[in-house]
Amino acid sequence: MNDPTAPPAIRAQGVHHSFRGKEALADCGFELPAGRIAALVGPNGAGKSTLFHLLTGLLRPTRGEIRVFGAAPGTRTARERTAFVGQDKPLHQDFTVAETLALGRRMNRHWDTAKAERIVRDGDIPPKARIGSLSGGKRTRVALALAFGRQADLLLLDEPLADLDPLVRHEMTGLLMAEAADRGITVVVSSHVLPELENVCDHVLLLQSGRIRLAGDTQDLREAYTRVTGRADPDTPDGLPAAADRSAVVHAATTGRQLTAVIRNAPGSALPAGADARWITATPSLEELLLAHLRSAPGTTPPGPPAPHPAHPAQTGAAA
Ligand SMILES: Nc1ncnc2c1ncn2[C@@H]1O[C@H](COP(=O)(O)OP(=O)(O)OP(=O)(O)O)[C@@H](O)[C@H]1O
Repeated sequence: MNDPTAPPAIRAQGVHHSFRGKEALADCGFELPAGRIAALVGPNGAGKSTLFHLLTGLLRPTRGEIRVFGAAPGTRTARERTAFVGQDKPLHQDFTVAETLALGRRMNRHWDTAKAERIVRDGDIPPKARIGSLSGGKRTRVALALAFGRQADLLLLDEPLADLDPLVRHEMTGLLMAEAADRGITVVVSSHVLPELENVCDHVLLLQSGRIRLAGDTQDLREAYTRVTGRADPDTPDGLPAAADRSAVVHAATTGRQLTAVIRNAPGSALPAGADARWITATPSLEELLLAHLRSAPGTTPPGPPAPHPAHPAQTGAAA
């Protein structure tokens, strides 16, 4: 049972980060409770890697505050509890795999040798092989072995599965879920492959143009919206009935006479306000919900997620 008085795994408040005057993160704020497996999603250039680098202390916010289990990233307390696998998997190319794991053991007080060696062995990677001679996928496996071996409480994975074949992806996501279930760790994993995240993650953070547009537990978020399909209303330009609440529509599209839309439900209801009785309605999948938000015009204010659940204070309003 998590201690309700313990700080969240991550708290970001009004975080800005600029590269040479150009803002990569702008007023980014959210809380991630401990124990969640969170998907960090967003278009290219949204600021995902920048956020990871702030969480590991590789970068500092230009403004605002970011905390990992209550500690400033980069401090010893935060570093000991955080493991990061970046997109470029920075491993020493001249080291052998065995030397790489030995370095991991020397540098980490809580190192789990058996776990790290098993992950490498299961990938048929010879301990004497040099990192520089490995394929991209095998290097990723070694990087993940190092991250899992560290026994960190917060695992930050920046597109870790991108260069893995489907079988290894499956194995690695299984490992991630087992680790999260066994040790109750918190994971933030970024990916552009939305369906891949649906079965793994129980929380989502959607970044767009450096801002958090959606944050919360996936089930709560999905149930706060409805996917509707049906005949487009010929008398309105958007195909929605004239009485529909446009401010609740995340995204709507018509193909011929067919309307498809994702709409926020009315407060306390499982359907949008003024739902047309002829609509076919369903709870959107995580992918449908995220795509609807990503497709809604940038710069507009999309409908926010539901009011925070008392047990899940991570849900923040749409900040766009
Ligand atoms: N070192 C840097 N110097 C200058 N600009 C940078 C630097 N790193 C990132 N940026 C800029 O900051 C913005 C956010 O980049 P970031 O890499 O965080 O996005 P991302 O969401 O991780 O993208 P992707 O999905 O393509 O990996 C982009 O506009 C990018 O060009």
